[in-house]
Amino acid sequence: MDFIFIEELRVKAWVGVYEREKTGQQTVELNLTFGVPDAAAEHDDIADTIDYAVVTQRIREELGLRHFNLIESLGEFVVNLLFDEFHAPWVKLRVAKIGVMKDVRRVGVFIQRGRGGVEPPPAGV
Ligand SMILES: Nc1nc2c(c(=O)[nH]1)N=C([C@H](O)[C@@H](O)CO)CN2
Repeated sequence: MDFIFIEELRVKAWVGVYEREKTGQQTVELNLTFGVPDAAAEHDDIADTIDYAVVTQRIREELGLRHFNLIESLGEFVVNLLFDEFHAPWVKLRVAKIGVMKDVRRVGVFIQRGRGGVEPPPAGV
């Protein structure tokens, strides 16, 4: 398995438990790594892999459509999008709100999961 990474992707999202967070979008920052078949590199064909441009576009579209109370729920949604729509075998996601708490630059959630029992890669990925 090879891994595609997308770093510091900033997306407008509806997320938060407070009233002001239900009436206005805020920027979340995503760091995403997902598995892709080795065949992509062998055949040099975009059709054999997961197109990271399409992934970022779909995340933007979907996060603009719905509200999540918890950053955990938003994170689970993105991981399931990668599994269900792109058939990624394995996903690591870190998603953060920026500057929402005094003296904290970022706060968020980290999720690492394999689809249907796929084993995680060795440490360091
Ligand atoms: N575990 C969580 N705690 C909190 C969340 C959250 O999503 N998960 N969210 C909030 C508020 O929305 C906060 O981020 C607003 O500044 C508080 N705690």
